Amino acid sequence: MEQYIMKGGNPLVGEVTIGGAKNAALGILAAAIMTDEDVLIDNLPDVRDINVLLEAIEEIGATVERIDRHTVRINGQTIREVSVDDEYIRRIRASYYFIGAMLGKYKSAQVPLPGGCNIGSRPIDQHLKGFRALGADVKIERGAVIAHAIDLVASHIYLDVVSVGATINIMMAATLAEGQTILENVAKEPHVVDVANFLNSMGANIKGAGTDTIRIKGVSRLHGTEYSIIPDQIEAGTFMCAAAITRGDVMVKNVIPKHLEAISAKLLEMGCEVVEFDDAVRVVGKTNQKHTDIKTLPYPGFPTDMQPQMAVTLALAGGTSVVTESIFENRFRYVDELSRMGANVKVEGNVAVIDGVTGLTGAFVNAPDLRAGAALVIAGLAADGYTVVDEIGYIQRGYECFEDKLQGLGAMIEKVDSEKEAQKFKLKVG
Ligand SMILES: CC(=O)N[C@H]1[C@@H](OP(=O)(O)OP(=O)(O)OC[C@H]2O[C@@H](n3ccc(=O)[nH]c3=O)[C@H](O)[C@@H]2O)O[C@H](CO)[C@@H](O)[C@@H]1O
Ligand SMILES: C=C(OP(=O)(O)O)C(=O)O
Repeated sequence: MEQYIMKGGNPLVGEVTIGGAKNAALGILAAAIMTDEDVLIDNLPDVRDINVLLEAIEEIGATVERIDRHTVRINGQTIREVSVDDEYIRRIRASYYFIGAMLGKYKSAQVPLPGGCNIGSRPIDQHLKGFRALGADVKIERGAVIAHAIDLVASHIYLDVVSVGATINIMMAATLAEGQTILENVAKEPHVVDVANFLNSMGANIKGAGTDTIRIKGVSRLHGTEYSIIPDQIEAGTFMCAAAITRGDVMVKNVIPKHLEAISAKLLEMGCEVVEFDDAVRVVGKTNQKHTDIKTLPYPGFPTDMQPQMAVTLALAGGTSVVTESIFENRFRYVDELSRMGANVKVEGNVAVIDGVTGLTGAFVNAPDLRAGAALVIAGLAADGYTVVDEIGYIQRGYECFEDKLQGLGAMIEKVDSEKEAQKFKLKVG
């Protein structure tokens, strides 16, 4: 079983280049099957969830040609099945995008109920409500969503909760519906806008992505395109927090600073130096960082996917910080692990109260999910002594070459898969 072992205490210094956004790429890959023409997608992150989705696309009969590590050409003309299912696809969240994509193109889809990180109950009722409003017959049988329509017809849909997945999914199906769909109370995340831009580059007619209301005029077909995915807001934010918690100085390159404003604002409140450039953000940590409060909210609010990384950063800031998780009910599972490292955090319901400590100590901890795992790694890099983070498969779902990028900033971290390799690491770093 692979683990990360690290020796903390080194401030991270240098430059790191951020890859393409996982959560945009997942929607874009699924949408790529909606045309029979070639689609070339660039700036794809080479992470597990993306590779699972690509394999599923191949499984249903589409051609998937890897041009290089970050570029793929997809052609959906040869698709022979409107049903996806295997043990891997069941574990990821973005499998749900096949419903919108297949329903739009083939008016039929059979997809297992999605997995994803265990961070709460994660229903998909809003997705299903949207598909039904577009005229589809949708049922859940034997753990799968089965959707059929004779024709998809435009509708006026109001989402009861702001949902990234439902917004993207309904938008995809409505792209090939007859008439103008109006989607209200939608998510405004950068990845929602990126998927809309991608669909528009294929000939869709989507307006308003990035605002509360999206208008989609249905078109009869989509054509091929070439598209480059936006940088990953959450990978960038994770490195920004890594710079802050280790009191380092990191230039986080290939980012869209606007997407990072909520994170930058919190680091500034803590007393860090944050300098924005056209496509980079420099974060300089300070010894006397101070507490601040965080409440996760849909974009442009503070992203829930950054909550654990910011919370561990606050664990080493002076004073008491209050972190309120308002999107998912089970996103504090890293707190017990962090406590093993000497953090002082109390969780009550959806609120964590963090009393900053002056130092953390290395420990053996388990990554409970993707972002919590990344958060424990950056905590380990700031802790005194050795930390082992187990269950790093979660982290590999969303971070490409995490250990290499951290090593590039001077971190003493290695991926190991045996006690012997861990010992070797300890001998090497002393
Ligand atoms: C693959 C992907 O892009 N995952 C992201 C996506 O997940 P995901 O698409 O699952 O998250 P949503 O935005 O849909 O969820 C937001 C909230 O709405 C609720 N809800 C959602 C749908 C629904 O039909 N009914 C319902 O009640 C959820 O339980 C949650 O409380 O957005 C989340 C919120 O930014 C991120 O944390 C995830 O990283
Ligand atoms: C929660 C996440 O992913 P997923 O929705 O795929 O579980 C995430 O990217 O932080």
